[in-house]
Amino acid sequence: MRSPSLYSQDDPISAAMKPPATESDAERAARLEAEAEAKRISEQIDEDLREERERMKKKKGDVKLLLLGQAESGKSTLQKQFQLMYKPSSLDQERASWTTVIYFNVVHSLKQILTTLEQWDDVLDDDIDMSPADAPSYSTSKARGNGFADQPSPSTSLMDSSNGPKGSPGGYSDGTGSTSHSASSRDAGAAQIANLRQKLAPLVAAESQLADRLSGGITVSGSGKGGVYVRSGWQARTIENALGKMKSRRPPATNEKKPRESQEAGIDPLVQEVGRLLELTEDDIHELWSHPTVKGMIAKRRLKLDEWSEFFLRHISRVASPDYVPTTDDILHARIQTMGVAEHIFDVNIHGKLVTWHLFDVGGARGQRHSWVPYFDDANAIIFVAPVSAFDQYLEEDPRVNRIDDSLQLFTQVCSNALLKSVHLVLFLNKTDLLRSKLDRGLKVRKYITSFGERSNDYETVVQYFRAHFLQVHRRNNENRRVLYTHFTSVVDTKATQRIIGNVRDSIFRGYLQSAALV
Ligand SMILES: Nc1nc2c(ncn2[C@@H]2O[C@H](COP(=O)(O)OP(=O)(O)OP(=O)(O)O)[C@@H](O)[C@H]2O)c(=O)[nH]1
Ligand SMILES: [Mg+2]
Repeated sequence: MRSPSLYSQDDPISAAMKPPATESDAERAARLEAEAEAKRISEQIDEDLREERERMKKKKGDVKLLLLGQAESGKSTLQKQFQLMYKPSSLDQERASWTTVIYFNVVHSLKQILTTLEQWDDVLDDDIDMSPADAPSYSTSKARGNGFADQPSPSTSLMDSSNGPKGSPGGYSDGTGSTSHSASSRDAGAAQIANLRQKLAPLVAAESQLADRLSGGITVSGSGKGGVYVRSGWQARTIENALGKMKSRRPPATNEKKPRESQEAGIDPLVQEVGRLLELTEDDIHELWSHPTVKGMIAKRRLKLDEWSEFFLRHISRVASPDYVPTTDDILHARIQTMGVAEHIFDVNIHGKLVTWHLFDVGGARGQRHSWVPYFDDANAIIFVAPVSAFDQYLEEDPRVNRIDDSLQLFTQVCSNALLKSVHLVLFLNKTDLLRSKLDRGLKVRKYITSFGERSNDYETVVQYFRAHFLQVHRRNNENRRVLYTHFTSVVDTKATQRIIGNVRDSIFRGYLQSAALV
């Protein structure tokens, strides 16, 4: 008797998939073997998924660690450092999907530069006496997004959120120097920029498609500077999406230019195309990035590029090379906004004992913060990340609020939250590298935070001043007399951050042992 087949006689789909009537015995045996193998693989996948779901459930003895802080503070970057330390192979698996993010970061920055230049008619004219009515205003998010954000009046006291913009917008110079151009050199400069704009147009046009690819088409209102929000698991989805597009792609004609070698590796055709455009326009990007008008716009703070924009534009020859694969350092600098809460699981070896850590990386923008609270329940520890370099920056979500003020307000809410009162609390005063370079460039803290007063504008004084404010918030909201562990960090620095993570792990573990002893 023939062994039963998977194909039912009645079901129309099964009927359509029925083997041909002419099937030989050998063919049938091969088919049944393939079916059995497919079934075995499918069951194995189900089993893996069940195990993963089981692992995701926090068990007694697991550590639940939350990364909290405002948008752009460095939470996801810190999460990548945990991943590098405790699950490095998973970062390797995701490496390809970071190419999409980095290309998006580059293309988005180019668009930001070109749009800002356009708003100033492609010239850096120092002689124009701008009246406020003519000047672009920081007060709309559009203007900020286009790089016009000049600083609102300084925050008179930290944590006073009523310190909105009062100063006259535009025309601000922080004394970094400006050059007066003759009319002819000005026109020549504008003509060069117009030419570059034309050459870069196809690349810039790919921005929205790249954004769609990453977000899966979901737009989040208030995305501000035009960044992209992604949900947990976006890496795998980006790759799946890419593979889907690959399958539906026609085979290249024989006389077609051979695409980048990555094609064979199953890379998204869109990413391939952007890669090709980057390769073709590398010199133009160089020229734009080093153009005196662009440099002048940056010096005058008419153009405010984010740190990641500058990082990738500085490394453009590498990023635009045909065989580009993101390095770990590139992945640490890449920027993508977290939507909701993403859980990551690591097995952490603590002095010979393997403990499962559940790390929750949250979206820090104001519109995302409501999703944090369900995760407060049974949390063991929090790392609160506050970017101290942000003293001259204002919230994307509300340009009246200085970002240090926002961090302090958020920290107050965390310290005073009843659900978190026994949680082990760690504070990362982050982006110290950027703070150092801003101070070295001559940015004055008191211009943005008047309560800083006449203190010396050196790095040590500034970081201690900010630290004192966070400590004060903690002291005032510390019913349980818990300890606050503070670290000055630059979480893009792998060596230093991994040392600090080791330190944090040990201090969490001590608390964990103490609480376990009490149970
Ligand atoms: N130079 C420097 N860049 C940093 C540092 N920390 C983070 N960054 C960069 O800042 C950007 C924002 O960091 P993220 O980790 O994405 O910020 P986030 O807190 O997760 O932001 P949301 O997901 O929007 O809440 C990224 O481009 C990082 O590379 C730092 O210490 N120094
Ligand atoms: Mg994030």
